[in-house]
Amino acid sequence: MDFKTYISDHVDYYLVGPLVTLARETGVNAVRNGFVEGVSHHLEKKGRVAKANLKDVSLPRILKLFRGYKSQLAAILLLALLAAVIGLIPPLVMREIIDKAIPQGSMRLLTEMAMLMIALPVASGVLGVWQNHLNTKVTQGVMRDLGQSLFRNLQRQSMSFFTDAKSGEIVQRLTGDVQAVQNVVTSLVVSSITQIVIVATTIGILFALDWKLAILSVLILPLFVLPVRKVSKVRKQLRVETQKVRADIASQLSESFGVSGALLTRIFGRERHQEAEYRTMVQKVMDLELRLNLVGRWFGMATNTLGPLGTAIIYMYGGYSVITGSMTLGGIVAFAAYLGRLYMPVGTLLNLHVEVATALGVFQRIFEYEDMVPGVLDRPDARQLGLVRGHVAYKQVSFAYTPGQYALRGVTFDAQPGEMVALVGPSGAGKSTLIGMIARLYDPTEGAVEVDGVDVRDVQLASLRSQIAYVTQESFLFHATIRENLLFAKEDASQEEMEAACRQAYIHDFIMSLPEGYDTTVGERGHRLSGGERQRIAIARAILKRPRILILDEATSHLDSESESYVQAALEELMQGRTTLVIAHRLSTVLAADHILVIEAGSIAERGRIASSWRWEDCMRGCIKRSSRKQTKANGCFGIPTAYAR
Ligand SMILES: Nc1ncnc2c1ncn2[C@@H]1O[C@H](COP(=O)(O)OP(=O)(O)OP(=O)(O)O)[C@@H](O)[C@H]1O
Repeated sequence: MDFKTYISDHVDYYLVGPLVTLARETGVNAVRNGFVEGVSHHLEKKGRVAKANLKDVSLPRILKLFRGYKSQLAAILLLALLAAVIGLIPPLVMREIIDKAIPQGSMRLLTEMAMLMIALPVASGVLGVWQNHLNTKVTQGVMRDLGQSLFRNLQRQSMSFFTDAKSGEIVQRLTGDVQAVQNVVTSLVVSSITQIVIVATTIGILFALDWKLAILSVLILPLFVLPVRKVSKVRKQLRVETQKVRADIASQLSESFGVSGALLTRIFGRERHQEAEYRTMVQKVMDLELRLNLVGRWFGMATNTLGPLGTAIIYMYGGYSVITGSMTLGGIVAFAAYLGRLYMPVGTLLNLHVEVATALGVFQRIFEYEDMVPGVLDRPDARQLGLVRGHVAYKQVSFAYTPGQYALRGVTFDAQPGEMVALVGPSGAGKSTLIGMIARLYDPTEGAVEVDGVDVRDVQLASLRSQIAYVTQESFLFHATIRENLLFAKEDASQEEMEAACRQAYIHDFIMSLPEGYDTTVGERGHRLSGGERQRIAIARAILKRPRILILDEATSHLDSESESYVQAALEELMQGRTTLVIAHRLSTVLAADHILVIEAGSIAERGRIASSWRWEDCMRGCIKRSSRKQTKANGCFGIPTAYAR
């Protein structure tokens, strides 16, 4: 699997696009060793973004990326020094030939100098290869570290970040942006070290040859610097804009060509519209890149013309010195040859400065992700949660996505180990928010959620989540084989364990009927399977995890009755002996629950259980009707809002 595919698989599916269908089929695995079996579509609404603590993108911060590569950098410096010293010799050789070998008619000296002229490039070539290898090693290492650090920080973000992030944007930052700074990183190492060494050694030798001429040749250098600031600023702005449009393109592509997006586009006949949108964006990138390039070229041209100016001045003054006899002909030729070694690297260094400034915008985008503060974190003193019995308690839990706007208010309930709690209530009441808290998708704003009497914020996330499974309405599967999808829950599961889980989920026989069995690839988001098959594989995956606590969001989608009964049977197997919090959409689930919580506007409006003596028809007649609340309460039952009888 290549890097981009890996990132897409691990990041893209967290993201929630604006298309509802796409969003509903989006799944999540927040932490690799974690618990999440997919993401509930309820969480796919506008969320908070973990606040980025955006620091200034300064050169020192970029240079910090090279911290772990000191020995390689020292070796590069040494090689650059050697190469620079070797590079200083040819003009001296020329001077020897012009001033000594030719006038003295010494063939021996001439041959020696000619041999030296051949040997020197060979030596610097060998050093160059070595230096290049080290450069690549450092550059690739820095890019790897940067990518890893971004990936790690993304994995630590709470769900709010992913519900708010734009599809494709994360992928673009991890791949496109990181790629975009690669050249700068390379030139920072290669060019800056090499060019600085060349400039320093050349200035040294110029002063040694003739200090007056040397002063004259460096006087022109400030002229090079003048346009740099302006050019850097313009290029930085253009670069930021380009990367933004690129991110938009990445988003549009991942949405349009995801299975759900492609389906929606076809159903609504929006192909041409999508194409036009894409065309506009790629055209914009093209225009921006052209402008970026043009500004760079003009700057390059300006610096290139300054070199000949310096050389002309030196020939004028130097020529005069030769005429007056204060300098030899070989001396002036050597001096002029050194000028090339001075002006060219200065130009390159300034170009590099412009490149770095241009890339600062991209670094800014990268560092923004690196600096994001995770919403849900392990406390420094968080302890390992041992195997739990599964006692779940919500104590006066309130939660606000945005300050002051409570999605949950004072929720208190208890589920003993092995009990099933069914949540019912109108859309937007807060059911998903509530069930997500047990696995710390969100932490309460007030109150506490406890497992076996321990506040979930006091234990290590991984140890908590490893004991919880979450089966969502729309089950997410990776574009991988069934086996790989199953092993996502338990990396070291044996074939027997896997098959046992699939048998319990009533899916083993189906898998075996496929030509490639467990090695069948399930397609993008599992779309090559039917809805019911996908759900049963997701259930098998949850069974394989052997969770103590189960979070379940019953599917509302209508499977055919046979498929439905399989899924139902699989779920019953999964719930056996596990504490289960279920957002119930089926009356049979409500009937089977140990506790029923009716959630309305973020609070528990009613709670109770259906009396075992009641039959379904009684419920239809009695409990379901809001008007009969009093009567049903008198019977130890309560009214379920009419909406949930459907
Ligand atoms: N990420 C979020 N950012 C801000 N508000 C949110 C976010 N997710 C949900 N909400 C809001 O919080 C409230 C509770 O939402 P929640 O998804 O928990 O309800 P629900 O009962 O599960 O609804 P449904 O049955 O329709 O899925 C709603 O008003 C919703 O708009």
